[in-house]
Amino acid sequence: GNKKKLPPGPIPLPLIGNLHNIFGAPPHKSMERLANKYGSIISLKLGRLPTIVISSSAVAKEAVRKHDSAFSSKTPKDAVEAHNHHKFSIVWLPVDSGRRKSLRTILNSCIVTANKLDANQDLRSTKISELIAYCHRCSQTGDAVDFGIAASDIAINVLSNTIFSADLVDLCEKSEKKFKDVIRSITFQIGKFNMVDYFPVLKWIDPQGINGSTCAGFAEMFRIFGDFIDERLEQRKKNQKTKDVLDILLNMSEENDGNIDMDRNQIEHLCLDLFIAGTDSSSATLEWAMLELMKNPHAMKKAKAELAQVVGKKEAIKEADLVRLPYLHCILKETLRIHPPVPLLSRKAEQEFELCGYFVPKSSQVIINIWSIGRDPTIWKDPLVFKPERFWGSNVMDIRGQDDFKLVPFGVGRRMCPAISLAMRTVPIMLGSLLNSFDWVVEGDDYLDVEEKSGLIVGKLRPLRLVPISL
Ligand code: HEM
Repeated sequence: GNKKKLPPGPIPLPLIGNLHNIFGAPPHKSMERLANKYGSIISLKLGRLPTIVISSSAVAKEAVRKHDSAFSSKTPKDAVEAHNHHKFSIVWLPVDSGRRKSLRTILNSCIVTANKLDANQDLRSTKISELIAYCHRCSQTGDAVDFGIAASDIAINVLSNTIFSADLVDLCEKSEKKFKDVIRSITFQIGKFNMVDYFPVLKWIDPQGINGSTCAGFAEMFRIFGDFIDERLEQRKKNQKTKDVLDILLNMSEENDGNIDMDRNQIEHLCLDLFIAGTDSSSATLEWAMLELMKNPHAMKKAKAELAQVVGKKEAIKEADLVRLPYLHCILKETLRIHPPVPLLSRKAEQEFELCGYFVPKSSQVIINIWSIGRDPTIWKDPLVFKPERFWGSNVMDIRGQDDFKLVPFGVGRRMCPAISLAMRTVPIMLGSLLNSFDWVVEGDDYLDVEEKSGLIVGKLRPLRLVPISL
């Protein structure tokens, strides 16, 4: 056959290529529509950027099994080149970079191991109790809990306690903006459609202007992290030890026996990545799960019954309880199947390769549409129905894609989310705690819609507002 045959796809227009084919709807939906027409591997031209879109678990499996290293790098976005972030970032460094490999090893072996997470779980459980206390106050006044705000605030504080043993969400020392607003604007800048990523010539015309807005946000975050580092170094001189991630990283920088310089700069860039990757993804999942439970009262009832039986009504849930809450776990899987907060995995082919008989050119963007894999009717019966039971009993399906890449909300291959174990503790604990202490009702004549917000992380467009009723 013809080795250089590109996958099928709509005909590109001059200059804009196929950008017009993906505008008008969220990109994961547009791409699913195109896949329905052209197949589970298609080619597009987005501005100047040749793009291959994979939309089935079978093609994704072949790509990862045979060519993972060939397409596990990323095309840096202009926004993340601010402060040279792409040169220190686990998310953006190329897959063969030694620095990236060390950062992955550090996360896997020192930060998200069961031991470390057990050791610092108290830092998180205090935050959960505060969330519950807040909901009790709302229950007394009859006010709704706004999940758009509450979920993201708690996600930030849970993570900032895991990393710094401190609440960062409302921090605004020496600045007008709160920490949460800074993260929000950075995430927005990185996630939004940016012409320069598709027409690199623009960068040449205006080299300064484009990533200016992320620059300011990054600087603000680095200043905050830097202050924590200074303060911690002082405490360490007095021999005060903590159990958080910052201490682990500072130990590394003192021992200096790794093959990476865990210096101040590297710590700051790593923390930035953890906050960008770890807050909205967790809060969006919590909000989607709550929404689906409100729409599916039988699942809500079953989840509450399981909690009442295993931990006892109104009792606080400990992370160790999670293994005994299989239905809660099924709810998380089902939520991540229908509403993956990261619907598109976007990679870059470092070399050309052949996939399912088609040619994938060097430097093209390779996208795996995990949103459409989760809704693929050839894999899932009634794909649009929320049915946690599909994962019950012998049907347990691995959330890391081990089952033929059918369920891949945390990504695939070498760039798979390194914090699955942390996310799969914090999100179910938050959700379970909210269910175990309250009944929830929709506020007023509000309704439960599934409209999505577009951006780096796909959460609910209109915040879910629910009134808690203390049990
Ligand atoms: C429910 C919550 C979460 C979901 C659904 C999720 C999903 C993902 C996905 C799909 C990727 C792969 C992106 C790609 O291949 O292009 C990823 C990467 C990543 N995630 Fe998560 N994530 C979650 C929570 C977290 C948390 C809590 C953290 C950190 C504290 C985190 C840190 C990261 C990092 C650092 C990467 C980049 C890995 C690399 O490029 O090697 N994530 N995540």
